[in-house]
Amino acid sequence: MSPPRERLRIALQKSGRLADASRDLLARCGLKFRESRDKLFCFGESLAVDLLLVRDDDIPGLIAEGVCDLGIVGRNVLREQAFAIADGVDAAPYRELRALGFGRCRLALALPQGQGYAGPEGLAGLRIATSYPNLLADWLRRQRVDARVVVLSGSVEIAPRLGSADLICDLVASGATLAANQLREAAALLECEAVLAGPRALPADARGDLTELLLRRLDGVLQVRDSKLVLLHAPRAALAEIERILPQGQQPTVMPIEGSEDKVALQALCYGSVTWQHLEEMKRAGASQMLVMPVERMLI
Ligand SMILES: Nc1ncnc2c1ncn2[C@@H]1O[C@H](COP(=O)(O)OP(=O)(O)OP(=O)(O)O)[C@@H](O)[C@H]1O
Ligand SMILES: O=P(O)(O)OC[C@H]1O[C@H](OP(=O)(O)OP(=O)(O)O)[C@H](O)[C@@H]1O
Ligand SMILES: [Mg+2]
Repeated sequence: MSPPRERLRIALQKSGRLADASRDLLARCGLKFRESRDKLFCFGESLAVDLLLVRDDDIPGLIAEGVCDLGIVGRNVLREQAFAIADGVDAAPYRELRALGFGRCRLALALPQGQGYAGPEGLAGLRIATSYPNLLADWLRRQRVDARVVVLSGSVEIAPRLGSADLICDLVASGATLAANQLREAAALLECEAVLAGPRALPADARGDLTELLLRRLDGVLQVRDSKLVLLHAPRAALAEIERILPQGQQPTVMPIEGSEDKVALQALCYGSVTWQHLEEMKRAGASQMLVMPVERMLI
């Protein structure tokens, strides 16, 4: 175990698919860092929260060892490593604290195009190439299927063509890599995205308080990330129709406009996008001075 610390330490991917979005998310939570010259350790200037920039594969272990308190990593990596560190995800010394909504992909079985898939039972005796041997073995165990797991650290999609495996189990997002290798998806084993991982129990010291503060800010950012704030003026009589047109969201706030008997101002937080079509429909219903604004954070 690492020596006691007062400052919270978060492990992030140094470079790769999650790196920029992870930094961006922490910036939105108000965290500012002084970049060190080697850029592997970043000192937190706004709060007592520092960053460690590492390979994503190392993040679960760093949390398990207590070297870092939190980490942002793909669910696939977090769960795969849980089998190396402990006896699977339920026994791991860490847990998923929040799903972060970026780095979405899935761990899936794929087989050569033209080959049929008759369900898990049909996999018995076949060779499956993967970089996720623990997750695959766990899935096969739960399906009660005896297949051979061939471990590859990358370029898994090439294995069937080389004859070293019959099918593969790898990450799929758009499906372009599968298509380029004449493979087709057969079954999804795990839906993945970046997650904030942390210890099962928060430390009973300043780091625990900082984690709670960060989680509250994170919730405030995640909750409204895809939301829009709509402001408009409308005749009171048109309000019901306008509220029907507005995309789903929170109950709008209606305010009087000084000097106007009939017209009111409406403020509405809408989840998801507010399109031109929405605006045009509301205009036809009587709305004017419509503004659609991005929402940065929310504290209720
Ligand atoms: N095609 C994809 N689209 C979206 N997300 C993906 C895709 N492929 C992987 N991911 C997610 O992003 C995570 C990081 O992917 P990346 O390719 O950067 O990892 P890596 O090459 O292992 O990086 P590192 O150098 O840190 O070890 C994956 O573990 C997965 O959760
Ligand atoms: O379904 P797609 O959108 O094609 O994405 C899937 C591919 O993305 C990842 O590889 P990456 O591009 O990161 O290459 P790497 O595994 O060699 O690092 C993953 O390992 C797949 O090969
Ligand atoms: Mg990696």
